[in-house]
Amino acid sequence: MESVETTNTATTTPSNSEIISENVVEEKNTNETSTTTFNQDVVSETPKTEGTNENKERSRGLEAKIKPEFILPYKKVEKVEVDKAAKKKEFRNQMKESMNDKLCPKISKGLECEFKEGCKFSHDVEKYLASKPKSIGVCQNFQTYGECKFGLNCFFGECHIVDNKTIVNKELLGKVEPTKIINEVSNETQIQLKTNNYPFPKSEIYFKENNITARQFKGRNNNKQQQQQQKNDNKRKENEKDQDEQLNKKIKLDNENISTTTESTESIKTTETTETTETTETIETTTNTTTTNNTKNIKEEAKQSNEHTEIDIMTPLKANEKKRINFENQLILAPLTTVGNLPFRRICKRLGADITIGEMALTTKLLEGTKSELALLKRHPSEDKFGIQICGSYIDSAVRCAEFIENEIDADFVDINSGCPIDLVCNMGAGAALMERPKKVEQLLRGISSHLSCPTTIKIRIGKSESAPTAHNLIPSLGEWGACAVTLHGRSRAQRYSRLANWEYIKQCSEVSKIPLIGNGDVYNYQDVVNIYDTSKVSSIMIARGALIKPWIFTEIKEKREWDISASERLDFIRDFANYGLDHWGSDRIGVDNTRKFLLNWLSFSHRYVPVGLLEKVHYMNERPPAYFGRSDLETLLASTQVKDWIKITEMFLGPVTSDYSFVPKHNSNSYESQG
Ligand SMILES: Cc1cc2nc3c(=O)[nH]c(=O)nc-3n(C[C@H](O)[C@H](O)[C@H](O)COP(=O)(O)O)c2cc1C
Repeated sequence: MESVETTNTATTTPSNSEIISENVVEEKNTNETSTTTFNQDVVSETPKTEGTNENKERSRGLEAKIKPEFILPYKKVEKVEVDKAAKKKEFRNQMKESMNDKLCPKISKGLECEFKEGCKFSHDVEKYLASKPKSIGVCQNFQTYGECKFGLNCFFGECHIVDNKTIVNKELLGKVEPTKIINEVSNETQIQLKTNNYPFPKSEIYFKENNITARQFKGRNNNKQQQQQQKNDNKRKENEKDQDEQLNKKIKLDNENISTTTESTESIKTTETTETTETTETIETTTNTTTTNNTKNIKEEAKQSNEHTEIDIMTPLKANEKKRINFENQLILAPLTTVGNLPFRRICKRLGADITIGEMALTTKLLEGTKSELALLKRHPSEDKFGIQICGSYIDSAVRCAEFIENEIDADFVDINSGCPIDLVCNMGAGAALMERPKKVEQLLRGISSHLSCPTTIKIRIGKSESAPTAHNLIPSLGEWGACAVTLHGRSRAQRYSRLANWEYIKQCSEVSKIPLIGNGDVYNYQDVVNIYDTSKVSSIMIARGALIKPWIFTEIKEKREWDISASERLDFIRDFANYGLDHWGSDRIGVDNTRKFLLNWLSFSHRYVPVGLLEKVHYMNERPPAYFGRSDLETLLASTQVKDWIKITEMFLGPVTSDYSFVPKHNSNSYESQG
């Protein structure tokens, strides 16, 4: 059971319905606004902090200082119990029903369906169109490209559904090239993974060379699949040959460039990782080589260590073969399960995020070819510096996964999750649990990085407990093991968001790190960032909740200003998200439902934004506002903590929900506690 916050008093957002019906929102100053209530139970919780001056200073202001004229009288918040299991069952039933209701994709495009009566979807066009809700608005795909691939199934199909048929605009057709999403894994490859027929020749060699006992997959071959596999193998070999040639050319070119650059760059490239600020500046981020000496040392160490018996010989990493990425002075959007989806990342990119990272993907699920997991690797073309995050603890899966990524995925770096605190992940020995097993971290880093031509990074926490952080012991070795940057989230595995991230400790760790250290935790203002760079060797900043609450945080930091953004500008971002969502998940029923669900999850964070113009002083992440109203109905609506108001916002762009529609946020952001 999970509790969701609601109030028993009806909100009086007088103009919401008008806003929805007219789809036009004007900002006006009014006092007749809806009531925004905040969870007072949580507000009264007293965060404990690390004892630094800075943290003490911050923790004093637990309540955001809002100008008195905007503050509302206290309202009691009631908690409504939500039965999660019942909700899941309901969802499954809805999915089943929607399958029967859905028009066959082939028929919806006016094509023949080879399954005929045996098709699991409906073929009755008239019946389907009669029961279909009224079109929500203009179809972006049809308007832009002259056709909509969802045909009659499009919920925005008014302009392209004529006489029960979907039409194309021949004048537009073929004129605009549709945006190509990167990292769409082909059906063939998915089948190969699912049937255990995806070949991992490099991993097998690695396992043999390093005495790793890998679990062997039993291929579920049939003849057709074997032939297909053979074809793919040949294709891959050809590609590899091409790539090798290209790589050789690139290395040659790189080497030529190296010889013309400064001495320090040269020495770094031939030795190991980034050592000094001076050199990191020159070379951006270098990758790691394990020198022969190192290999020897590790072999000796490995013999002595009980935990490390699996690795006897290390495959040398090839530094010159690695792509590079600059981790100096970068604003990085954190990996965010569920909410850090592709449409949200597009918004952040537009607003100034330098680097984006996909949602955490489990190595085992990727190798099983799970569609939803593979979808987490997708990258929008606007994501020019993009990393994917993987999570797992088994060396064989990790190495195979790295080989798969190297073959199929276009990423600028691969991040290993060693910070996820949730039990499901830690009980498998992955996520934050890895921090207690440095040898395992070494094994994973070496195994993964030696299979990738892009850099490997790792995201860690300060340790298991706040009182005895251990990250500083691990950090100096990470470069040697194959990491080219480390992100440190300044909280322990056990720590919740009510306590502040320990930036004093992050700063200390940045002093001992030989690779760029990316600081993470509670960053919410440009002032935070100025202070971090002024007082530490932290090389870049990663932002999670700050971006969810106000994605324009990246603009604020870059322009060193507070942006008193208007409610209508904020609504524009929400509209953009809805459009990006429809583009990504589709404009049919499933696409609209998904877009709505993910938008609601984002709104469950973004409502926490307190407009700058309402504040008496700078607002920090851990400060919760008292109940307040905005400078317009829309501003008040955007600050509402009530799910029904968030649903209203989605209805402006995605049409009305059914009367029984309900939503439970994936992450409980209301209580200022969330996954991480
Ligand atoms: C909703 C949510 C989802 C998250 N998902 C991930 C994840 O998939 N991988 C990860 O390494 N961290 C994840 N985190 C942790 C964040 O990346 C980040 O380390 C943490 O929130 C601290 O940063 P912040 O104070 O800026 O929020 C998540 C955090 C939140 C709030």
